[in-house]
Amino acid sequence: MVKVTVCGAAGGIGQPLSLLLKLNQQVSELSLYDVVNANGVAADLSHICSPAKVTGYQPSSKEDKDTIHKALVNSDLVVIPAGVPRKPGMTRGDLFNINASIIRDIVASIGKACPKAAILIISNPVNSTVPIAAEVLKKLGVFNPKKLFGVTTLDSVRAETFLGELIKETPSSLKGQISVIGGHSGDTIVPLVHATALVAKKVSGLSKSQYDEFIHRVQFGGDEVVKAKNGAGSATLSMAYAGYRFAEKVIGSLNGQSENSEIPDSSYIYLPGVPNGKELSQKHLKNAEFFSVPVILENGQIKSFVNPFDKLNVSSEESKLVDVALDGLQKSIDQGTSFVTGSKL
Ligand SMILES: NC(=O)C1=CN([C@@H]2O[C@H](COP(=O)(O)OP(=O)(O)OC[C@H]3O[C@@H](n4cnc5c(N)ncnc54)[C@H](O)[C@@H]3O)[C@@H](O)[C@H]2O)C=CC1
Ligand SMILES: O=C([O-])CC(=O)C(=O)O
Repeated sequence: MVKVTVCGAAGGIGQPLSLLLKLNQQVSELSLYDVVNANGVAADLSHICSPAKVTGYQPSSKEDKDTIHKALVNSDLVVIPAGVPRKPGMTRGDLFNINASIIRDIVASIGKACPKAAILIISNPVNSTVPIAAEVLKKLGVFNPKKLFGVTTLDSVRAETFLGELIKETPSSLKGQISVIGGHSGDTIVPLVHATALVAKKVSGLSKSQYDEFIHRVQFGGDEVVKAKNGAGSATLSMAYAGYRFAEKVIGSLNGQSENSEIPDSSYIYLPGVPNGKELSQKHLKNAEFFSVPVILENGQIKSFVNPFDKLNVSSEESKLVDVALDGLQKSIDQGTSFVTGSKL
């Protein structure tokens, strides 16, 4: 019996993600919150013959905080794709001005209505919205770092797809064989492809320009979609798949299922709050507090993570990418954290 709430459920990501969640047999209650059209999406999905009871929640005004509270109460998992997407010419950082306060307010409601829920943040810029969420929960005195996840799965999905095309392997065979760490924006995204001997050997057969092009495509894959949609938004369907892929793991872990991949999907997490995270951060990450690493889940929270520097054969080239990523990440983390200081919750 798992209750899942989607905040931003009527959007480009929210709708297909809610559909996938509705199909999950382990979800007993699906609560759909959005400032527009939540009732319509809920009515539509509620006709699907799967167990989840679907309810829509739409606030009556900007001041209405009761509706989101009702949507959230008793949630085990809250997934947040609320906020604005990019248009051509924008960076994810350009979304900060609008999305920062949306995330702050939604997470404050979660902290009050269902402080024990696992929280998956999709809204960009993830590198800053997750620090915002952490800071809000700290301020409310309910922060559990093991239950706060920045969703970076789309980077892994892209890495599997693009590498599969290059080395002529089915992308699905690369799931759990490669890893993407760092953040979720441009050169903060660091694909690691030397973890298993089999894939490392195939990658060694690529030319330098093929390898560089692969790294660039994973780092800037989001731009390809923004450009192709030409003003109509960013990745929604691939993101719904990716968000669901991670949410399904959290739901499974709440029902006692354990991880079976050698290298599980990564998530952008608060390292000092998880076992051995502080040591990883001090030793390899210039004390960065937030970083995406492969996470192992248990009962809806982080049990442990795979230390890339111990287990994933990080090459010297990949180490350089980590250094570049850390510089960019720190600015985004600071921007997120300082946004909440002085904010009224
Ligand atoms: N983490 C990742 O890998 C990815 C993240 N994204 C991000 O996801 C976010 C959503 O993207 P789309 O679904 O394409 O946008 P969209 O504009 O289609 O949908 C966003 C939804 O959020 C709702 N919303 C706005 N303010 C809200 C609030 N205060 N409370 C509840 N709902 C609210 C809107 O009404 C809308 O239905 C964007 O910030 C985008 O950049 C997009 C792709 C990948
Ligand atoms: O590019 C964007 O703005 C949306 C996103 O995060 C992605 O597709 O990876």
